[in-house]
Amino acid sequence: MKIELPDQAYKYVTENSGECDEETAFVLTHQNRAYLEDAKQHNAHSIIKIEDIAELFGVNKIKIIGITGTNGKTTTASAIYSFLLDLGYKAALQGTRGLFMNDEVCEGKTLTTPSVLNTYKHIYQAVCAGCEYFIMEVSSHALVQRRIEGLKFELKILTNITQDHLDYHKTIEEYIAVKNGFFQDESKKLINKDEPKAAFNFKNAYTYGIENPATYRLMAYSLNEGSSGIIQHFQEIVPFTASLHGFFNLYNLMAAIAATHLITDKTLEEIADVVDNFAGVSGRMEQVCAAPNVIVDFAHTPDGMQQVLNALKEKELIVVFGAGGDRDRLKRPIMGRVAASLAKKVIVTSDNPRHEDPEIIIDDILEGIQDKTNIIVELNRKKAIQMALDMQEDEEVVVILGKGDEAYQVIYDEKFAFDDREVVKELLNLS
Ligand SMILES: CC(=O)N[C@H]1[C@@H](OP(=O)(O)OP(=O)(O)OC[C@H]2O[C@@H](n3ccc(=O)[nH]c3=O)[C@H](O)[C@@H]2O)O[C@H](CO)[C@@H](O)[C@@H]1O[C@H](C)C(=O)N[C@@H](C)C(=O)N[C@H](CCC(=O)O)C(=O)O
Ligand SMILES: Nc1ncnc2c1ncn2[C@@H]1O[C@H](COP(=O)(O)OP(=O)(O)OP(=O)(O)O)[C@@H](O)[C@H]1O
Ligand SMILES: N[C@H](CCC[C@H](N)C(=O)O)C(=O)O
Ligand SMILES: [Mg+2]
Repeated sequence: MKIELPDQAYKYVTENSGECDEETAFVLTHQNRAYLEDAKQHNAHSIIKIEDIAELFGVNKIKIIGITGTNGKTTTASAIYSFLLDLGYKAALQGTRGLFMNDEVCEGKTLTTPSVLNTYKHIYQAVCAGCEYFIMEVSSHALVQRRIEGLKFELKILTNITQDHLDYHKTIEEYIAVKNGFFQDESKKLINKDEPKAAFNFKNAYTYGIENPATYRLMAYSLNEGSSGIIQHFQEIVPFTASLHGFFNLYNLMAAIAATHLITDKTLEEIADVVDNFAGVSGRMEQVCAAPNVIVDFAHTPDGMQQVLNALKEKELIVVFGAGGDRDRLKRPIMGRVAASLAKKVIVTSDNPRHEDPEIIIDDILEGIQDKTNIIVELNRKKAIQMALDMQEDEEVVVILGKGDEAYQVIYDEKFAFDDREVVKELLNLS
């Protein structure tokens, strides 16, 4: 992707050597350094380092907030974005669900953290749109591949560190080190004090938590009809309410409230006043239908599933889920065990098999389930959802996990239209 930069000796910049020519400079990054010679072969106008053009993208004119962690990044980032807009600021949000600016969708889904030049382009767009804040999710892949090189963060946030992406990071120790690597400098940081695997530079460090003493501590909470809590920050003690469900979302809300307090001059009371306006994130604990009760959620890791199913444990659950192909294989049996231990009935199905045999993926999941009495296997995801709805009895809840607001099913390299929520509405003849 070429980007036109005005008033420079070159006309365009690119991070792809194949696009270089006499008027296009090659932006040398950690990721493309192996293609330097190829850029010269393509008569690149010049070779420039990403940090040498950072100010041309206005990266120093906007406060960049980076959020990493296994789960909760999109929810926490979206909450901060919502609070800032409601408090009268202009803000941009980049992450799994795409690029958003001042309440408008600017780009659809790409990567949770795009390539470095794509992020710089988005930051430039945000600066041009008058945004004071650029909130971005930082994935573990992005940390390893340094897709954030040259960026200075106003605030770095850690949600949690559990298991995911071991297909890429190989060991949990490596994955933990990658996540903690983001917090070793002296940048202002906000850390989940209840995350035992967190290890960070104490300089400019702030914490949030429920079980442990923290800079921002949840003194009390209730999970009836949404969630409510009382947050303490030194002498300040402030109540808030929210429409999000689940104990885990209290962490996301605490992180978002604390972050907003750290990056603005607003009081906790002013921030608490806008918390209830945040309606949550599409595809995260989204109730598609109340009667029969059908919930769609994006949980696709053992901890995510544990948190969501625990949040619904007062009900009898019929859980429909699978696991992504070309992703962490080791999490699959653990996901199976979590579902079997917390659900009354489980239907294991396909979820973006990509280049893997969906039956192999399901076998990996079943390996974690000892008692298979209440387990059904149905490869076809639509049929699996149909079966769940057909067997659902009055007080039971159908919980469909893993895809959230994804509107596709990835088979090999093809994306076929498939949205759990639309399938439920079609099968229930809802509008
Ligand atoms: C496994 C993985 O992360 N792959 C990412 C990686 O691809 P790669 O290492 O093959 O990169 P590459 O194609 O060799 O290109 C590397 C660099 O060399 C340059 N290049 C390449 C070829 C060439 O001839 N000349 C040249 O200059 C490219 O422009 C690029 O800058 O670097 C690419 C450029 O940044 C990414 O687009 C690509 O993401 C792929 C598409 C992907 O699916 N990644 C997923 C796994 C991912 O990143 N997911 C995370 C987390 C998801 C989550 O849990 O939320 C995400 O951030 O979305
Ligand atoms: N704080 C949390 N702790 C554990 N699980 C969570 C938390 N927040 C959300 N979840 C679960 O994880 C799922 C994904 O949440 P979210 O999209 O906010 O995470 P994410 O970190 O952005 O994920 P991804 O890395 O896939 O983009 C949710 O649907 C929910 O099931
Ligand atoms: N953004 C995450 C979520 C994947 C969700 C699941 N539906 C799958 O495709 O594995 C990833 O790329 O690992
Ligand atoms: Mg995300």
